[in-house]
Amino acid sequence: MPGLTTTPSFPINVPTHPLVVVDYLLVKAGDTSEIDKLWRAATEFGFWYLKNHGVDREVNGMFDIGAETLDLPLSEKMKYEQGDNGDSFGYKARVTHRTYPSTVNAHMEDVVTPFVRKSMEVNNTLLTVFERLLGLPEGEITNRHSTEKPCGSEARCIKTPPNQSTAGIGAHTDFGTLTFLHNRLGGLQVMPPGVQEWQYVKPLPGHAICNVGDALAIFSGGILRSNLHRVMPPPGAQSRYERYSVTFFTRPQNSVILRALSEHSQMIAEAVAKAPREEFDTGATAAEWVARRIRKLRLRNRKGPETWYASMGTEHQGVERRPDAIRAANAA
Ligand SMILES: O=C(O)CCC(=O)C(=O)O
Ligand SMILES: [Fe+2]
Repeated sequence: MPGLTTTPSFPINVPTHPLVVVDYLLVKAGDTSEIDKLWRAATEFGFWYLKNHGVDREVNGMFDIGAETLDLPLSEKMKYEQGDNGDSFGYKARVTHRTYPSTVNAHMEDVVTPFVRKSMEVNNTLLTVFERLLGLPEGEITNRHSTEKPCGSEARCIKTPPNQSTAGIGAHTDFGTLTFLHNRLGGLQVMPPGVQEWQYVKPLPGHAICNVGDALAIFSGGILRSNLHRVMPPPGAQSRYERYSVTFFTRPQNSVILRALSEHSQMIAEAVAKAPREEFDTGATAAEWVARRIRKLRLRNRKGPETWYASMGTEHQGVERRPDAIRAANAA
């Protein structure tokens, strides 16, 4: 099994960014100071640890399935290759259908489906809190993510090989709504506000790492922040091991228009009034917008010299003007 028992622990002499720890059970119970902590984390930085989320068994199972699946022969994995058309599902599926390797199907009922269900529940609980604090009518965000219509939400396992010297995933913001991430080895880095350097986020057992994605930043008129992050080789002796991460991305229904929900919240309308007009109106549905970005991510579609933000879709939120993006470019 990749991770905890056989690999060295995160080195003590490597600087890390101490994310705020939010207790999911307290948030769910309506504890005001915990909700306040979540709100501050989501509006100031966009990243936080989440403990007591109750998905540990399924997360462990997903690490096992991920390792088993990504160890399949390439010829087997290529049957599920995601293609260059902007689809995200599959082994990075020709079309957005859902077929899976036998290693995944074998645990669909006992691991994958419960992992997806529970992850959706956790993220929806957090989204309900954000709706209220953003002054939105109940359901205004969560309804845009209900499973009644096709959406872009996705469970994913990523593997990066040992002994690398370059980034596993370059600097980016997540394009979905909320990300529920599980790490065992270090490698994830964030650039906190006011700091001119990348800092590791240390994986803590039982703690998920959550972050706001661009769709939520857009719905909220920028009140909730999607922050840049990247994946580098794990620090110290951990670098000699394969690194796996397991993630659930909550993303909007495909037909949802991606723009600030100003007409439903005074607070959002005021935030949008202060920003250049185009920043929070993509003029696209979530599916169109995501496909645009994934197409840019695919190497085969990249032309000419790359800048660090090429994969982000430069149309997004005037990214080249974002202070965090400028800092990341300078520190790359
Ligand atoms: O592997 C990780 O820790 C983070 C992965 C990530 O940022 C992503 O898949 O968007
Ligand atoms: Fe990410």
